[in-house]
Amino acid sequence: MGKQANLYAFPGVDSLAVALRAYVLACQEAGIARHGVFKVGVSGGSLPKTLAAALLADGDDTVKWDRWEVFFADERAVPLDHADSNYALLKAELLDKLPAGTAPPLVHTISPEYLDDTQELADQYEQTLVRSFASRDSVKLPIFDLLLLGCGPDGHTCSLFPGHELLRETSAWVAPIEDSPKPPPRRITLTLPVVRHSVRVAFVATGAGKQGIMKEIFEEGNGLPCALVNEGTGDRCSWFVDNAAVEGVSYPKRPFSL
Ligand SMILES: O=C(O)[C@H](O)[C@@H](O)[C@H](O)[C@H](O)COP(=O)(O)O
Repeated sequence: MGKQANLYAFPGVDSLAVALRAYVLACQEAGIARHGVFKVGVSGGSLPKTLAAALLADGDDTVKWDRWEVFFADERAVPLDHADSNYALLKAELLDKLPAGTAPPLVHTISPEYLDDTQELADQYEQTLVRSFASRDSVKLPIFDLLLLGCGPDGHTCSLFPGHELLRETSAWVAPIEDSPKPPPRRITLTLPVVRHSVRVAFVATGAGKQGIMKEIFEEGNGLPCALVNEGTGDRCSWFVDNAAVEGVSYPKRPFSL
């Protein structure tokens, strides 16, 4: 791999959010130019809140919400109004806060009628992707315009956990997991090949609590899910972090530019 993941470090979440906005809007414009819409996948955790800080701010540039198709990079097998639902989190943090009168994005949630069977839940979500990204016969893997991901303290991303057999999945686009070490245990997740196939991948990781794992991801890799994404995407991958998260991490930090 010639080119490496971009690591952008900011003094705090406010300056991080300004850069993240510029980055997401550039991806939006590229997606719209490519196929008329912006296909973006988002995680749970702290990401929706940071995303809201970035996208709900005033700016001269425009978020074209009605051109967005939003997918979940991972989702918990719970009802859509459950406290653990990533959809409920995104709704509370971002979707419900769009300015009045905004034409909303198209949001692809899981189908709650399949909650009892995580394999079926994953298969149905994969069909949602198939319908949006054209038929599976003609498309080997869906190509997201952007995946916005978090990084867990153990190096997991989406619901792809270190050492888990799911990391070896090669054919499914969406897979179930019944034994997530981070609660709740039952979830679905995009698989590693899909994550690595995205046009761009952006990680957001903040706080001193991430320092140890950032060091391991960027200095050693160790087969951690976040490192596997870095290795598979090269400079299509960008990390938006605060200084606290990367203090002492030996890896070149770049000044942010588009
Ligand atoms: O559903 C989930 O649990 C998330 O999608 C998960 O992958 C998250 O992004 C990371 O755990 C980072 O979480 P923080 O941003 O809260 O550290």
